[in-house]
Amino acid sequence: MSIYLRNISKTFGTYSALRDVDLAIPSGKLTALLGPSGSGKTTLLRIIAGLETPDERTASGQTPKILFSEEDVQSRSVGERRVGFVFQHYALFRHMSVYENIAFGLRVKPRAERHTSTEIHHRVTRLLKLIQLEGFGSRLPSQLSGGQRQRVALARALAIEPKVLLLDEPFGALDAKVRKGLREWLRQLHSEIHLTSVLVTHDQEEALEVADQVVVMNQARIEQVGTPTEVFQHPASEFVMEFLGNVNVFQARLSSGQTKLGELTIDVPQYPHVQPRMANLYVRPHELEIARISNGKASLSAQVSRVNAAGAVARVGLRSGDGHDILVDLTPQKFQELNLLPGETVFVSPKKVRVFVPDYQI
Ligand SMILES: Nc1ncnc2c1ncn2[C@@H]1O[C@H](COP(=O)(O)OP(=O)(O)OP(=O)(O)O)[C@@H](O)[C@H]1O
Repeated sequence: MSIYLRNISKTFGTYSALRDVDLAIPSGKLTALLGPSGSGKTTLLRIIAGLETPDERTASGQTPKILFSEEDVQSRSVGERRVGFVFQHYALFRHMSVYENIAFGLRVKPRAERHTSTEIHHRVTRLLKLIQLEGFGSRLPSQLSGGQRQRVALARALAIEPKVLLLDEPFGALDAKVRKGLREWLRQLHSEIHLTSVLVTHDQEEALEVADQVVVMNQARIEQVGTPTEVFQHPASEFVMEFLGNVNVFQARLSSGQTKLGELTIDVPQYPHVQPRMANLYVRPHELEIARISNGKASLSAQVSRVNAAGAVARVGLRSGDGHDILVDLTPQKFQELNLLPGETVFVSPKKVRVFVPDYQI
């Protein structure tokens, strides 16, 4: 089931939590709402669920629309919208077994819709298998790890066969390793069940890894919507560029569609103005190459300030002649090959540069 949102604003007192948001959430896909704290992600999720109502009009007087498939659900209650929820601190019923927690939503359905106990049993058994906790049905939540508890919370949300699954920082309270494991598990689970899902997260790695579509939010608005590759490779704004991972920023003059990074001339035909303007040049750490000797490529010379080869990529900190700190990520092989030592002078050349002129108006 697809979700379509149009003209969504939300004001709390005088504070704008959402401003003129339009968004299409494709059917059967996992969409991540990604943004810093306070950008409006949870408010948008709660509006989709029906836990919050949007302002009756946006600042420009437009009325909001919320469609599930083609159906206007604005007058529908949370229950009628058939959404499944998983929150960061999803309180499972502590006195109920895992099995009973999952069965709960089915047992409290109105009599006319209620399943027989055999059907409930089959469904709970199937869900226990899906969350890879077969054999854990009789345990109490206190006898599970945090990650297992969140899987039970997910099974509980799925038990009522929701039309859409809403996940609000579901792994936020877990440690990094468990979080990573659950992320992969969620991705796999989603490819099995293809349920329209919306995941709120402030962790860009999580969003880029699990989502089919990423919605980058900032200050009550949507900055960009795209696949993980699109938003990472073609950021629409400086905010998106900076929010999605480490980045080096250089300032340079730009005019007539050209700017310079060190000796390197960069063509930026999207900025054809003749009057010089200051531009921000962004280069991700893995998009910089280091050479020991100037190899003919246009490059910047810089001094190695620190090296750290402890992770999957080797991080090299450099300082350019004009005192600019530069971060470079190298493959372990390349790092070994170069054998860099702090204090040495090297030559850095970018493989890709993204250029933005702040407040540029055509
Ligand atoms: N019920 C409320 N009353 C007043 N202000 C609210 C209410 N709910 C949210 N806000 C404000 O709206 C803004 C957006 O909040 P929201 O929870 O949507 O952000 P978020 O992007 O989900 O942030 P986080 O990652 O910290 O949860 C915040 O500044 C928040 O303080």
